Amino acid sequence: MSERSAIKDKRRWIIKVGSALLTNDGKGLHIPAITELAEQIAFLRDKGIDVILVSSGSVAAGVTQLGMKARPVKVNELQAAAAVGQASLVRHYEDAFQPYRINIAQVLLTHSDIANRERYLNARSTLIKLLELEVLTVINENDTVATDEICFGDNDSLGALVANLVEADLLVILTDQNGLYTADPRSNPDAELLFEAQADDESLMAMASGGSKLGRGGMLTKLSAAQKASRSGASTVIANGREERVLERLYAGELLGTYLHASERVASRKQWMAGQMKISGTLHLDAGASKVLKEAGKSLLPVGVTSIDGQFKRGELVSCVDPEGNEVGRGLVNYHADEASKIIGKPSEQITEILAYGGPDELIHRDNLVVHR
Ligand SMILES: Nc1ncnc2c1ncn2[C@@H]1O[C@H](COP(=O)(O)OP(=O)(O)O)[C@@H](O)[C@H]1O
Ligand SMILES: N[C@@H](CCC(=O)OP(=O)(O)O)C(=O)O
Repeated sequence: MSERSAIKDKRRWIIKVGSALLTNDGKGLHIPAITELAEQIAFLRDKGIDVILVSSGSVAAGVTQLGMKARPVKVNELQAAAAVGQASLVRHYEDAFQPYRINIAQVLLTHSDIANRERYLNARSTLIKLLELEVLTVINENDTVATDEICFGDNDSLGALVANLVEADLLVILTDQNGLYTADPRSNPDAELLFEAQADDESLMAMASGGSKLGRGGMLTKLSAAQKASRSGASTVIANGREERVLERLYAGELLGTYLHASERVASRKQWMAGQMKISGTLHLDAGASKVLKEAGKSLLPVGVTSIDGQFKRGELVSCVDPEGNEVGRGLVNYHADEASKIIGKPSEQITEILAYGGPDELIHRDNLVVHR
């Protein structure tokens, strides 16, 4: 099927694995699931695919390690279990990836980290650098400081946020069901598996309900994650992580799981980003910088900026105007206004000396810049 064969061309995958898959019926982490995941991710990386893993399982691991009889109800007990379990979760990932000589990074994020523009840029630039360094990043919610996911059992939306953040092409949500059924297959044995749909098809929501005892988001959170991922152009596959070699077979175009297409009408991440935020300042460009931005799609270097207006912070959206005052584009600025005012007109090699720290060469990186054509 053509849509499935197109999966091969998706170069950046976010793979989200849920508690339901990573635990052995509540008896701690299911190590073979982690080992198999490592083998399949190593396969995808060999094919040149960038992979970031969003993994749940910390609470489930911690509950067993602490000898608790069941998943606690009190939020601070859940948080404590997550803190204990996260350490062993990552240790198991390290062990599982060691035979492939793949280094692991642990990144704990919250939704508000990504809503804050400065943290958004910091998180994005760290994750992109980790990809460049060929490290496998394992992300989980930072359950100590945020309780959204832990209470609701929803790391699915974290997967979608990461897909937006690094402009992934595909979000793969691995769970304990074969995909989205017309009704919850646990209580409806006649429910049928849906092979594909549009991510923004609201009628799907009526089919989905909450999930298991260990994770708890169920299909509802997976569908809303697919909608969020679709906003920055990523399609989503919901598939059964217990299916043998599921990732390799998805890569080969096999008809597995539910494929939720990103809507074509949806803006790319850049347009989405530019449309989302208010403008916090203006950078006045010289003629040369205006030209390379428009014609060569380059990043904006400080040397091409003659003056700035506004008290913007790092990560905020600023407007770039040419010497005639016409807007050339908009982008997320890498420096606070105070710092920017010191480095404009200067070659990037001087930034470290002027600011006494080594920031990016660009005032706005081209990945974070939307130019009007
Ligand atoms: N329409 C549906 N199709 C498939 N599964 C569904 C549906 N509605 C609810 N579910 C439930 O969602 C569960 C998976 O969600 P969850 O337990 O949160 O998993 P995870 O920990 O992988 O995020 C399934 O085990 C199933 O009981
Ligand atoms: N962050 C916590 C809770 C997240 C959670 O349960 O999500 P999920 O199982 O993916 O629906 C954990 O790792 O256990």
